[in-house]
Amino acid sequence: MRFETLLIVGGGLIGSSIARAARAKDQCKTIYIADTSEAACKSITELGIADGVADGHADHFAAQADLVILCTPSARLATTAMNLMPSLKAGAVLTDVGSVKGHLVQALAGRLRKDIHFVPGHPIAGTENSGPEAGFAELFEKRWCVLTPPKGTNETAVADLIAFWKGLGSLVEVMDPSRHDMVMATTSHLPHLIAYTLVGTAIDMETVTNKEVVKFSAGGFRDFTRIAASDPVMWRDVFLTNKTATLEMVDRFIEDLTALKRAIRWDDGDMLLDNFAKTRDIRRRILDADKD
Ligand SMILES: NC(=O)C1=CN([C@@H]2O[C@H](COP(=O)(O)OP(=O)(O)OC[C@H]3O[C@@H](n4cnc5c(N)ncnc54)[C@H](O)[C@@H]3O)[C@@H](O)[C@H]2O)C=CC1
Ligand SMILES: O=C(O)C(=O)Cc1ccc(O)cc1
Repeated sequence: MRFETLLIVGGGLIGSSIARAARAKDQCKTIYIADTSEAACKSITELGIADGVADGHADHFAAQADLVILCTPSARLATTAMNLMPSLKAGAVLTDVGSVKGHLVQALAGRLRKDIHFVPGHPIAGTENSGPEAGFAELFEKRWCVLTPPKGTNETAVADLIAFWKGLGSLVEVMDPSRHDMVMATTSHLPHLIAYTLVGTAIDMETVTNKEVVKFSAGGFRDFTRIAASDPVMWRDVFLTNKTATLEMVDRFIEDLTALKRAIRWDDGDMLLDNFAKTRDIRRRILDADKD
């Protein structure tokens, strides 16, 4: 066991899932959760997933924790880290689960205590649901978790955190924050933006009433509505903090969409076939990787 005492700040979907998984997989002895929402604290207490729950000040828990995981909405991560900084135990590992890394690393650069090991992280695992009740212990099973430690970070701290995530069932990769943000812009942020747009367009269609959109949503549209049901505040923050990479991906997407539009207009069936065959192949590769 690398960390005896764990403090999770923000006990929603991700925080509560970490608590459940850490308990189920015996990854630490004591689990504390701090959450500023009274309702979330009540729910966490009722679920019995922590040894101690704090609404508001978590300084007494922070002073005992060997590992602190920030699981708040991403816009609050930097402030939460700075507020906890004076209370943290010397030698503690501080990490987070935010969906965007470059923004946080920049916001905290040069502001952290030298005796705290900051190792930013991002489990690429989640759902469209939020809150403590939405969490589950198996969420990280066979899912990637990306760590983006700044150059010169204590190697033992990084190795301990890797072991912790592997202990929860994750696969772990270490990456540069800007590379992480570009990869996520492609595989997660752009797809969410497209889903929000697509569902929004369908709702706005004057000729199709809302009722019909719901009634005939058997196929592809239904899959998009799941993604478009994701937390609006969280996704607003993702796009505003990963602006550069997202805008680059949106530009590329518009170009590719325009190319497909052109192929449809000019009856270029070969071009369409070529594209669709390639994407089908990606799906097969993803499913094959899941089997490994
Ligand atoms: N939802 C998802 O699928 C994934 C989310 N993430 C990241 O995880 C983080 C949390 O997301 P979720 O768990 O989905 O959100 P959530 O809304 O389910 O939980 C966030 C919790 O943080 C609490 N909170 C807000 N401000 C706080 C503060 N200052 N101090 C303490 N608690 C505070 C809220 O009351 C709430 O209970 C975000 O940064 C997000 O980018 C990462 C991977 C997947
Ligand atoms: O529910 C989905 O489809 C997701 O993509 C979940 C998710 C949301 C945000 C992340 O940073 C990582 C994973």
